[in-house]
Amino acid sequence: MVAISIDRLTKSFGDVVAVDGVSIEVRPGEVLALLGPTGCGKSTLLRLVAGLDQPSGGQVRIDGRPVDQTVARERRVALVFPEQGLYPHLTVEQNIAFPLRAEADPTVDVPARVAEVAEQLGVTDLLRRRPDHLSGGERQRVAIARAIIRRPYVLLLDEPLSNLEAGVRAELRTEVAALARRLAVTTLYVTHDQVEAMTVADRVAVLRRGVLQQVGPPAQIYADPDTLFVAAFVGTPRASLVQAAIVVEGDRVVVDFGTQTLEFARDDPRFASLVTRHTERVTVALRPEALTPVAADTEPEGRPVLRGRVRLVENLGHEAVVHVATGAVPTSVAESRLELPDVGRHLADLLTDSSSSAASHRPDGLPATARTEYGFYPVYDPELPGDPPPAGDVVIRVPAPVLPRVGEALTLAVDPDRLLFFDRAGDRIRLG
Ligand SMILES: Nc1ncnc2c1ncn2[C@@H]1O[C@H](COP(=O)(O)OP(=O)(O)OP(=O)(O)O)[C@@H](O)[C@H]1O
Repeated sequence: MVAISIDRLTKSFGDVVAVDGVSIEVRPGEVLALLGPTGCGKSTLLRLVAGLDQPSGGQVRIDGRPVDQTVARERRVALVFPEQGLYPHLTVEQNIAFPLRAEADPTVDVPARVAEVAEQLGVTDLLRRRPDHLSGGERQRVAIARAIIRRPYVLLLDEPLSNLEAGVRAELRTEVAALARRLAVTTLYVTHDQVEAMTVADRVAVLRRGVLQQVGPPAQIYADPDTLFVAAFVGTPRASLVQAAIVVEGDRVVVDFGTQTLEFARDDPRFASLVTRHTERVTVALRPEALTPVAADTEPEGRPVLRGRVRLVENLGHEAVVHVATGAVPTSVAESRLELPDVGRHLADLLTDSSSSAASHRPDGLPATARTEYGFYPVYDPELPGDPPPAGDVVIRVPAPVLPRVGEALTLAVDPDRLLFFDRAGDRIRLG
């Protein structure tokens, strides 16, 4: 069963392709988050489903029926924006009732329905107030109540919590998710906030420049990203992205970071997909849980190590986020650059620089990226705009109370099964 079928949907505005051949199927009652940076086409996609815009190509089907010829009002969808146009001169009760009154269906008991949705949204005590006497969170509850009063088949939420202060947002996002499930209403939830997407949704669809990158349950999007963009965009703290070359030598596969290497047995079936990539340039995404501090002189069984020095300790109370300079060179996407819609360069160029002489471009002040015996000079391209990336930091989490100090040497055991490799186009190289 499919509630919303989005089939090769495209929308162009002049030269801008806001939505580029996106196909997604949303199941009945499912909450699907559309996640991506600003300008990636989330709102446009939502507007196409709502019928507020016409697609340049492709089709939307709601409950099995194509809706190309169906105007927004008749699509049984309700749309909630962050800037809620609640009518200031009407009470909460009148605002919530408004869509029903406008419909004037004599079979509907309007007061009973208002009481029901007010109860569901926890705004029963506010019914006599006017919108300017409500907090931002209360206004948003009223807006959602108004949206669901017509019992829509599909609920479309466009950054519904973006104007709210962090505490209220956290509270409301769990409520909204619980409500959508209780009502069993199929919901598309647009957000640029990955934490919001991961906590609210049954599945998350990640968009980049109008192109769908991946759709899957939050845990899968996090642990098994299809693209470097997804790996970089999802996760707090973000994954550390570092350049490496793959070298196959004798009975070993070497992941060469320039100053350090990780080595694996060539005949280990997990690394078969690396064996075929001798001399290839890759990006390795290291999530904090792939790295565990160990005593300096240990060689943990089956786990190679990276060594580094603590550069920064962000103490969060229960744990610290620790930045460790390893001398590796970050993939030259500051992640923020990946998020911009109009970088104007192919992702592959942003990820690694292919010219072997480019090491001479290395500006002063960046880590010495000593040549290893495998001859890999990681490259930082100073021509790219933006701040230089932090010097080869990898980020780990350390539980309180014993925290490392800035300048301290750390040895990090690497969990091979949690390493994420990406080719020059930003596509995942899956290990066996
Ligand atoms: N009516 C329009 N005319 C021209 N270009 C548009 C129009 N609407 C959107 N765009 C462009 O389409 C692209 C996608 O915009 P969209 O609003 O869908 O992105 P978004 O992911 O929702 O971003 P945000 O989170 O900032 O709202 C952007 O480059 C935007 O400038």
